[in-house]
Amino acid sequence: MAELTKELSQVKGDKPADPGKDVRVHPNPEPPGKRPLDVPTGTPTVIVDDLHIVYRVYGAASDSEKGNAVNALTRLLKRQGRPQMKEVHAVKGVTFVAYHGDAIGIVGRNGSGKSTLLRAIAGLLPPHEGAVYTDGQPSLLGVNAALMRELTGERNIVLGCYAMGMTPNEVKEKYQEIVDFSGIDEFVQLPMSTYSSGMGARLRFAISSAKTHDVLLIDEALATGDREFRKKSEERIRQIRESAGTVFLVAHDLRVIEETCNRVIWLHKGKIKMDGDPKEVISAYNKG
Ligand SMILES: Nc1ncnc2c1ncn2[C@@H]1O[C@H](COP(=O)(O)OP(=O)(O)OP(=O)(O)O)[C@@H](O)[C@H]1O
Repeated sequence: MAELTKELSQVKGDKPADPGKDVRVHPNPEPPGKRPLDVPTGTPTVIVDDLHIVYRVYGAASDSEKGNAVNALTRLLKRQGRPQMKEVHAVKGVTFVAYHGDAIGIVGRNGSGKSTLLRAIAGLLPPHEGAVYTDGQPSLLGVNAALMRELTGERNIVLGCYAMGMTPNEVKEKYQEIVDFSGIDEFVQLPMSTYSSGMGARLRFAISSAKTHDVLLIDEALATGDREFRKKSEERIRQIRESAGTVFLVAHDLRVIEETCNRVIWLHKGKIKMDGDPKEVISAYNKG
């Protein structure tokens, strides 16, 4: 594992991975050709090693410290500062390895740390402890292609593609495909502020998935589309996997996860409760 982690780029971390640590590895893939899509190719793309993410909320006061005149005066007399910082330990020692060709669904109740984990893999949140190593650039859907409400769909497509590193020729080639995939039709000429939330989400997905990603992180984007769009998105995710990318998908709709993913991680209160076959994990999650 130590050699493996050395080869991959470390996204962020206070301390390097402990080579002696027992890192959970997804079961060894079968030989290629047996189950081409359900089996990853065996090369790790993301290693999450004993990851802890802590949010610091400044000025967060407990009920007894809440801002009223009496409390403010008491603090003044006791020469105390503002109410103290509060820490939210959102991800607590998560460890796993993702491979080329993996589509990993992340399930868990509200507040279990799913979005936080995706943001940490994308390198947007620094680990408090532990580390994330990635092979290639992870792209978090909707952030890397941050769209601007006051600009038309057309301008957003062009800017979003440039933001993902496409050349002007690639943008020209992809433009119509993105419009068609998103299904926003003539709305492409209007500012995004006139779009429904579903239309906005579809356009974001169409832009972000127009490029081949090494690691694509999708947070709930498919939930807003209708049935037809969901089918198209699932097909697009299959293509990304076929081109040996890795997809992470957070969705509350467990059907989407079961139909799209070859592996599911169940997060509970910031920790991995289960990691494995989608049917088994979802069945346990539904019971638990
Ligand atoms: N910016 C933030 N500042 C402070 N605490 C946060 C912040 N974002 C999330 N949290 C807290 O971190 C924990 C995990 O939140 P997170 O959004 O990752 O959960 P989730 O599983 O994605 O939830 P949901 O299913 O509701 O989207 C929660 O306790 C949440 O309140």
